[in-house]
Amino acid sequence: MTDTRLRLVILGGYLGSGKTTWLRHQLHVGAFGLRVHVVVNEAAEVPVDDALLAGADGMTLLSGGCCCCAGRDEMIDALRRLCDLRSRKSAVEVRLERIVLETSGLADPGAIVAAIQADPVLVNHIVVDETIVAVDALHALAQLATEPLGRRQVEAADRLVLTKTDACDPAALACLRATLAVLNGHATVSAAVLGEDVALPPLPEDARPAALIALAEEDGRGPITPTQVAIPEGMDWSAFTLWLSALLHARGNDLVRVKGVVRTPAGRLLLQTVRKVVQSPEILPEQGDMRRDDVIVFIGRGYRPEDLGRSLRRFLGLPAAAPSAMALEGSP
Ligand SMILES: Nc1nc2c(ncn2[C@@H]2O[C@H](COP(=O)(O)OP(=O)(O)OP(=O)(O)O)[C@@H](O)[C@H]2O)c(=O)[nH]1
Repeated sequence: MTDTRLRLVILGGYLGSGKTTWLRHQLHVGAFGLRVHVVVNEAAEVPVDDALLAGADGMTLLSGGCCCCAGRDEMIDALRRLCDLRSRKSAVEVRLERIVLETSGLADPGAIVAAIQADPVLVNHIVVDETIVAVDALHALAQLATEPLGRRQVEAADRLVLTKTDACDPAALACLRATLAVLNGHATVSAAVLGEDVALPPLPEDARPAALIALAEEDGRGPITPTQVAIPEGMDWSAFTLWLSALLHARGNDLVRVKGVVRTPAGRLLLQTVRKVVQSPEILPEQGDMRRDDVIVFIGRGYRPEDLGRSLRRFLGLPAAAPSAMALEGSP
């Protein structure tokens, strides 16, 4: 008998690894079919990814908690609702065929699969088709060396999509591929540039994996958490850019990810960085939920959340008014 359960694809990968960019393109070219619903989970309460993911049949946003831990119940509820909607449709109606769940960059996809399989309702209605993990060719070797989560994400994958290969040195790419083969020899490996599939060259025979030492789950550095900073009204943009560059220069290794949609004289600007790499500006259309504009989310560790907003205001010569930065509740 054919399995009529709803298919679920889990798309994971470390903070800023290129999940949304990849998914955006794959939806555009119809890689997941037409009747696909996207569920986006972001660690921060001020999400950005939903503004980018047009092209799906529908979208559910789960923000403010990672769905492998703090946001697990919310994810289960959302998936149950989608199953319920689907089962109420008759066989002749257009029924949802697939869900793609883009996890937050702090999620362990393995824990999500386990949660779905342990749910007495979902297990009868959903089958996990594939776990795809985006691997940032520029930063993955450094992440795998120090972050247990990065390793768990790779280990959980059925398919590894190497992103940013356009910006990566060939020798480092070969070393990364050899390292991934050690961590997860079962996953298929492909590459994509800005979401579009590209061919990988044959792996050089002399490619050697990086030596990965065993990592303790708790190494005293504390958890990676999101902090939101409200942009002061009428802010001087050149001063802000200067402040951000200085911050990334000094703390780019602690500050894993920065993103937000900000209003500038040129329009709504998508601002994002991954470690010290700043994306060239992208102007977003004047549509969608714009209530979250002008709040930037900083995701990292090793600083006090309140210091970010304070430092920005001081740099801009503004009084240290009401607290403009706070640690987000429910963050993993
Ligand atoms: N050069 C280059 N940059 C890329 C590529 N894919 C993604 N990026 C950039 O990497 C940054 C992060 O990409 P996203 O797609 O937002 O990453 P993400 O994994 O969804 O991020 P989080 O949801 O915050 O974890 C953006 O600035 C992208 O433009 C690529 O193939 N090449």
